[in-house]
Amino acid sequence: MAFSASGLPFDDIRNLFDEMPGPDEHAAEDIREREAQLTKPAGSLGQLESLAEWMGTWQGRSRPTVTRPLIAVFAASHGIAARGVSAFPPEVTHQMVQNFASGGAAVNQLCTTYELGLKVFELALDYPTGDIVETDAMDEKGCAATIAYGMEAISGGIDLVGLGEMGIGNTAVAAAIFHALYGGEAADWVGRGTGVDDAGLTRKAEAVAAAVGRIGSTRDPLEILRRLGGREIAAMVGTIIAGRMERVPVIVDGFVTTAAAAIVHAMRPDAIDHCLFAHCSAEAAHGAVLQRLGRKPLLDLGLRLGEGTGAAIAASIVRAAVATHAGMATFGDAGVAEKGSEPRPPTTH
Ligand SMILES: O=C(O)c1ccc[n+]([C@@H]2O[C@H](COP(=O)([O-])O)[C@@H](O)[C@H]2O)c1
Ligand SMILES: Cc1cc2nc[nH]c2cc1C
Repeated sequence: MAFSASGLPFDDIRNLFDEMPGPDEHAAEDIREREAQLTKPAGSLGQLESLAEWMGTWQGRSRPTVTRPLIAVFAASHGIAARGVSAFPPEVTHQMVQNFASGGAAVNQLCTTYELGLKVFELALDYPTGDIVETDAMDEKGCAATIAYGMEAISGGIDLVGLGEMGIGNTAVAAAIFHALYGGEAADWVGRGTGVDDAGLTRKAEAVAAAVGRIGSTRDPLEILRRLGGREIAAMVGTIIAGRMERVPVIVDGFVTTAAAAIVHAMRPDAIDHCLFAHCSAEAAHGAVLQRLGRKPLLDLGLRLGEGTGAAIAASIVRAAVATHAGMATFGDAGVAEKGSEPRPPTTH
């Protein structure tokens, strides 16, 4: 499938939800069958076993692969950052993109360590989205074009994609999305992001409350996305949708990437079944959001960096799961006695 960045109207994006492939139950069955024959006590590889099955189910392969894994990092600028809702100034987004290019960020080290591809997608960094307290982040054409751009991350034969993002102010935007989707109070969804102090946290909750108040009773998830932003979240919505269409499993990183998954989930809950949640971020509300999505994260390492760092670590575990499943000998091949076999009589010379 080729996706044009020239811009799909929202209706075309909605239509994709009717065409999404489902789980490949035959592949899942083959994987469970082989798993039972591998040289280990049944169930002893724990979650590695369920990860191998999940990969095969969504890749549609009895022998899942992780040969071309990619961490896709989306970077965007946010008008709301000018309100002092972050501990860092907005120009850090640009500077960190340069740092990604020169190999100096945390995600670079993880991708090198685990031999993962890394691609950074810049989303009009010089043109921040409007301040969502005052105005919509995007118009429909721009939002749809950004979703289409994110779909491009699924190309070139990659077989696993991890989502990452960079954007000063985007934990406020993600909190606004969760507040709009799930209600409650703004304070339920905001956290300290890059480390705002108490005054910054109060400003952030007020800004999120005002932005969500501005969009009123908007309930359509794509409209919530369009009105609250940001571009990196829209692009990641595109990657999640394209991953599903193209049978490329997706690893969601932390709080901000989960906002993209939450939009897709709100459109159709099972449309994120091909997504793995890498970790529970230390950003305060992430655990509550994961509960809303009914998903248990793989890891809980106290990470709150973004950039796809948690997704990269989770990708290494998925790769371990696929490698054990693919490479291990069966009891029959290796001549290892199975559980409950009669002991062999001692050999006499
Ligand atoms: O996704 C997360 O779990 C996460 C939690 C805290 C911070 N971040 C990163 O920090 C930036 C946003 O923080 P802030 O305080 O500027 O809103 C952005 O670049 C994110 O990648 C990301
Ligand atoms: C330095 C820095 C690195 C980041 N990486 C992702 N978000 C970030 C935010 C800051 C501030």
